[in-house]
Amino acid sequence: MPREVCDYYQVRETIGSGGFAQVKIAKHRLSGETVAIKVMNKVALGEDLPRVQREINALRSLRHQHISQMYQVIDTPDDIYIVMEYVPGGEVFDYIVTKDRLLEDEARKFFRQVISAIAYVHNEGFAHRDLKPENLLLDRYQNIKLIDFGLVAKPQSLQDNLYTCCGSPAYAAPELIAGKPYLGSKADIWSMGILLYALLCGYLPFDDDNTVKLYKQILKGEYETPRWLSHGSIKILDSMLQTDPNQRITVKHLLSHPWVMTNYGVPVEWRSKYKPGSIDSEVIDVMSQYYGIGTTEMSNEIAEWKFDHVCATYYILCNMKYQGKRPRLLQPFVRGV
Ligand SMILES: CN(C)C[C@H]1CC[C@H](N2C(=O)NCc3cnc4ccc(-c5cc(Cl)c(O)c(Cl)c5)cc4c32)CC1
Repeated sequence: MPREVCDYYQVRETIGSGGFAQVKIAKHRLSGETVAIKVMNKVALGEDLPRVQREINALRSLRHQHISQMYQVIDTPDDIYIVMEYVPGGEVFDYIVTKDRLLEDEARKFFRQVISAIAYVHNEGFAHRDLKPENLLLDRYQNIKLIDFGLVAKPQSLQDNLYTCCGSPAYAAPELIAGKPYLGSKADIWSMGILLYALLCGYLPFDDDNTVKLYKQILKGEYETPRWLSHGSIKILDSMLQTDPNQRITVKHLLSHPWVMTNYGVPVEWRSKYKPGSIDSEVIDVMSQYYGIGTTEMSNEIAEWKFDHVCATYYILCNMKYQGKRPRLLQPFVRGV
């Protein structure tokens, strides 16, 4: 591990791997807080390097209560490290498996948070394009955190069909399977339909070990609706699992869909709870005392959002507050050492 990483983080074991990346758990030395670090080797990345730049550029502009926050980017000659918010509650995938399937109300609670995250991502000009239960984690309050923007794209632009080389076929929209140019935002809605089906049924609507048979099922778009599905559940699933992307519901219409509103009475709140450019003054106080500079100077430093270690420290202290902890830093900062 290079000094740029070891100076700030005590890196521990690998907790997961996604394609060309490893994700390690680590401890932020200044605060003692746990973080996740995605490690990618530049040689191993090869021509996939632009995808990492797309993920980093997307994560730079995304700050939302249902997205795992990027804290810091460390670019060394051999590797790229993305330091992120650690999400302790495991994958929604595992949660569904332990409960077999979710009752409609619990599925609705999670799905409203997924709609919130995706409406925000689309509004910021991106499409996630790899939505699946494995990429939805639960925090300590059982709230959803979306992760893995490794396939992120600009949804307005028609995508050439790189998708078939990666991503998960069972969640891939028919237009992707057919190799047609497609809009990422519409592909996300299809994946959300697959996801809601998995939450409500405990298994996938289109599934076959034989990829060719799986593709045929997806292109046909016919799936079974088990007897426990309510009429409302069947209707919202149908609105997302439309094989024609132009017939598919948009995320804006999902915000106040009757099924989504049931027992809540209000549309999904999709805007980020973090006002753009807002800076937490309590955290600034802690940091300005620690670094021995004025709060204005500290705020100006943070407002540059450089995703360097100072920025990471700010985000980590904010996350401590979210967890109900008092934001504080451990070791005294000895100038010049
Ligand atoms: C393709 N998927 C299946 C790969 C696995 C990789 C490890 C993940 N993970 C754990 O295994 N245990 C716990 C855990 C805790 N906090 C995490 C925070 C962020 C990320 C994260 C964020 C972004 Cl933005 C990203 O691009 C990637 Cl790859 C990961 C992963 C976390 C995590 C789960 C998904």
